[in-house]
Amino acid sequence: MSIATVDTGNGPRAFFEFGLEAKPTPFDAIPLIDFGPMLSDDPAERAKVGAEVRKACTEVGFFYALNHGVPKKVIDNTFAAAHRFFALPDMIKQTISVEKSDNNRGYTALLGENTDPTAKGDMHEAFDFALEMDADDPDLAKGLFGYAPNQWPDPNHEGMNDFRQTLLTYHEEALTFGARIFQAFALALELPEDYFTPKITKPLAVARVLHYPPQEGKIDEKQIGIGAHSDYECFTILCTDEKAALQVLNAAGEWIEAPPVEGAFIVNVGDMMERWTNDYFKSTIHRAINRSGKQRYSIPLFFGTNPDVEIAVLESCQSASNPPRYEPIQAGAYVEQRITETYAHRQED
Ligand SMILES: O=C(O)CCC(=O)C(=O)O
Ligand SMILES: [Fe+2]
Repeated sequence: MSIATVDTGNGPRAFFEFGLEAKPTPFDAIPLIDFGPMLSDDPAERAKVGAEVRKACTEVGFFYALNHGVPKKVIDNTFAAAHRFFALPDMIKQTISVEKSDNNRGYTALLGENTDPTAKGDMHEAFDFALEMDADDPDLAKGLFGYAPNQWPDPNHEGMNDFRQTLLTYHEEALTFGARIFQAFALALELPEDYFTPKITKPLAVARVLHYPPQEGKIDEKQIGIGAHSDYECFTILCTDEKAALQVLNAAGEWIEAPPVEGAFIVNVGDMMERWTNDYFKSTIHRAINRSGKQRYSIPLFFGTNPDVEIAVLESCQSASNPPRYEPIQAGAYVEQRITETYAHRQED
């Protein structure tokens, strides 16, 4: 056993290096939160969700979310579209490579990304997209990181005619749930319930469909599905298929399994929210290894604020004895800095 560290945007974090094994932990290690009551007219019902979210975000940094409101049909369609996209020949996928995008939109090939900078590349391929913006959208001209055109596969390729619409429908539905998470965060942080609403009118919201080929036999620990990392934005809404692969680093420095739960999304706090809350909310390190023997697909959506929002430690998270630990920074600039650390092609320019 040795002690290793992973760098997050807010500093290094240590863990015990035991190889790729993780503890099969009882489910309650990652709490399950029912978001149904967020739709209640009764403020007390909503406050209960806020309290559960506070406990989960301050103690674990991860929770399962039930009754998120995204229809199963929308999710199924999105996975089906992802299967078709990744089945296209590499040459076709490469025509929309992320390397052609200043904002990381489009296709990333296997090993094209290295989420853990001490590793040798991630065993996944990905397609990234975010809010669809028309070419004449005035916000595009502002040049803010996060506002960019998407790159879509040619609809004439086999199975691609409804790809764009299917993914955008998922995005819209998941964003609606994301706004509800921000509302629960406001309750959890004793802020006015609509505190975040004006800050997320046109948010950073990259979604990606991921394909992890199975890894069998002796696995190189430095080349797994996605290397140990924390996410960059305020929170991530992760929808996975039924194959287990995700592992989460607990406060004791041990990896624990986070298997899929039927009907639930997995939500985790990102570095920007950790920073905003002066480390009150925890952005927890995680990684994924697909040892299911089958192809695995997942869909994370990284939800931030509008790119021009200033992330300065929230009033409710500081005091004379707990002064701000971080300088204010614009949300878009923060994410840009983190993404550049992850993609080799971005470092060359
Ligand atoms: O696919 C997964 O289970 C995790 C994905 C993830 O952590 C990420 O994309 O940041
Ligand atoms: Fe992640």
